[in-house]
Amino acid sequence: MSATYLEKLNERQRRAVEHGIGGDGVTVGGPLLIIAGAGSGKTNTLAHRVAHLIVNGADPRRILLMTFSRRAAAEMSRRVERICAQVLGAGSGVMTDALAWAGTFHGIGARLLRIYAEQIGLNVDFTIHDREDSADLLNVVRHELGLSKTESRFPTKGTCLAIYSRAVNSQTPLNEVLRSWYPWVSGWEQQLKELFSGYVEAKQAQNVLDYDDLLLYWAQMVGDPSLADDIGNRFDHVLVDEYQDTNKLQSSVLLALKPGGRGLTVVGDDAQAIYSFRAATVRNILDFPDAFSPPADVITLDRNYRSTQTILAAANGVIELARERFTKNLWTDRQSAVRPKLLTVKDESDQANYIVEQVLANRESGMLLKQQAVLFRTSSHSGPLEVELTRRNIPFVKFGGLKFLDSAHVKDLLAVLRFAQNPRDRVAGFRLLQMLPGIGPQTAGKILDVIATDPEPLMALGEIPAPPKSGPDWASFIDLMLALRKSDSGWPAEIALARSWYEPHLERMHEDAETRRADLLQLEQIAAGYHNRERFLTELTLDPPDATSDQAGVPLLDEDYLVLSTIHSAKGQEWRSVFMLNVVDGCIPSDLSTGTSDDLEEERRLLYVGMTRAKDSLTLVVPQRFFTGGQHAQGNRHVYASRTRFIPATLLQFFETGTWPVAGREASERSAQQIRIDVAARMRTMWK
Ligand SMILES: Nc1ncnc2c1ncn2[C@@H]1O[C@H](COP(=O)(O)OP(=O)(O)OP(=O)(O)O)[C@@H](O)[C@H]1O
Repeated sequence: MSATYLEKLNERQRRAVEHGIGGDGVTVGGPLLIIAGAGSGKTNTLAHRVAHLIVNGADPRRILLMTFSRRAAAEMSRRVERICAQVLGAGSGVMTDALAWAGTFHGIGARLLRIYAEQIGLNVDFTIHDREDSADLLNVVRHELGLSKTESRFPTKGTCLAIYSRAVNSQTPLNEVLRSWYPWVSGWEQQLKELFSGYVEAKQAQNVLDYDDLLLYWAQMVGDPSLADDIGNRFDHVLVDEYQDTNKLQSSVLLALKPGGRGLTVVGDDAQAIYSFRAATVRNILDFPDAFSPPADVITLDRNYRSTQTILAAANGVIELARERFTKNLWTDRQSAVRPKLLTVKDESDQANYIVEQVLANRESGMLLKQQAVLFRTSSHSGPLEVELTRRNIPFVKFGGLKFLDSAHVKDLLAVLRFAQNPRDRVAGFRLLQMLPGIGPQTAGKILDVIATDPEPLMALGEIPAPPKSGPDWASFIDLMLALRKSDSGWPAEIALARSWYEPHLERMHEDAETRRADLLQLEQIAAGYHNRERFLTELTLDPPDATSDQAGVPLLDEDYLVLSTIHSAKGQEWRSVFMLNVVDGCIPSDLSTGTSDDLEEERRLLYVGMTRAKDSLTLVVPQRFFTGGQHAQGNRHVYASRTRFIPATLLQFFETGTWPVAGREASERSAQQIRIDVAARMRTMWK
């Protein structure tokens, strides 16, 4: 007999929820792998499992729940709370609040590293570099080693960081990484080694960790059996979501925490693995059962509750052509007579017009904008659509484009706080000092050198005479730093303090200071949700919010808006109606993927992930030609495209195909002629 709150689950979901939990309360069961196809209720099942553990007496403080994003962790906690409230009533809040170990792998890693800092010889005040900071620091080291002046071109800082990151996350020797992924760089192996070892030393001297370090240090830490035991014993239950997108370091951490697999549950879908560019490996999920003896139990969820049968048939068709996979075909009882659309349009501008027209028509018939989404492979693909939406006054929010934290002013304000937190962080210090008038890179570098060796760097900073030309700004800067060091005003008052110091500089440096100020206020609001400065900086660096106010901005929550999202950022979400842009070769698969068969398989899965986000209606749009990137606004370089290779003719039966606008013969002839004799374009290029 199952508890009533489990009655809504299907038989397999319920088995997954109850695994290891007997009638007489909670026991710690053996390892469990839940293979959960798209829309099969993975989030629902995992939330029920956590709630069921708690209801049956598991200690929520001893449950570790790791998700792919912070948003997913928050969503999961909310669901657990709701279920527990149903069962336990008013008293459940105390229990679910105690579910303190829910977060991303990187976030949890950062917390554990602070707890165990002393034991592994790490300074507890470390700050975390995001990708851009890491690339900047790599660049400094690259200069210092003279590698930027080499005769033939040394790889850029971005490439260097990507190589470093891949080697670390996949636990693969450098020469192999170069051979398989960056063959054109293999001549630089020795220099890259030097660079990476300089980079590691610089990070240590400055007391900073980068993203990869959070996993790497954690893996090293649990490489010590007694520490591994100690950390593993903090948790009775470890649950991991989206296991298909974890990398080798993550799986090694997990296996070290729970070597026998007791209390370990992982959930994932190999057909949705889309993060190999971050060194995630689908092998983690494929190999999970046999990592234990006896092997882990496997429960497969293949009933889809999201999409109509016709949408599912098309998605199944696409993924059936994949090479290797665990997941069976999904099934549903949601019948529908309408097949997904595969629609050909002339170009990107028609694509935008079509989507606007459809989105508005859907809204007319009662579907909110929020229930509709437009998905694309790459952030830049939505450009023409964004223009059209703005022109027609249709509110939208874009996910997966420019991150909030990438904008200069937000980085500036964070640099103030980061430097106060860890004055050895040269990237933050360098940025901050140069905000002061009269201080350039050289002076900034010298100041940082002077304070670097002092045990109290901020006190040492206060003793430095004001640099010439910095005027009264220097004194107020020092006041701010000393105030932040003392932390008297508490959190989040400190960020307000930093902002009021920064505002005059913002106005001096930027013409559009007012718009930027709105972002800073938003940042301050976000800051109020964190206990202290350190948690705020850590969490924000690890999982930054999207969008800034000079982009689309996140409208007020009660406003209705259309969602624009990269497929990667659409992971785990669902909408009633989904449109996909540029379903053509070159976009998906992206012409940036290296063309190896692994890469192509991943692009195929991306299309599948996008298609399976749709509940009731799905439209794939195929523009016949589109403009290529990297040219000025009036440029006319374009390419002719063909439908993605992932939908070969054999799959057309699953779609309703058509063109838009439904043009008369005359009109289409005229437009064909326009394409052939593009006089205007010739005129424009005459003077180049
Ligand atoms: N037992 C069930 N009965 C009815 N509806 C369900 C059941 N389980 C899940 N659902 C519904 O199915 C949809 C998909 O669930 P969920 O978001 O948990 O899927 P998912 O497996 O995480 O999907 P994906 O991996 O594709 O992101 C949701 O709308 C959810 O409410």
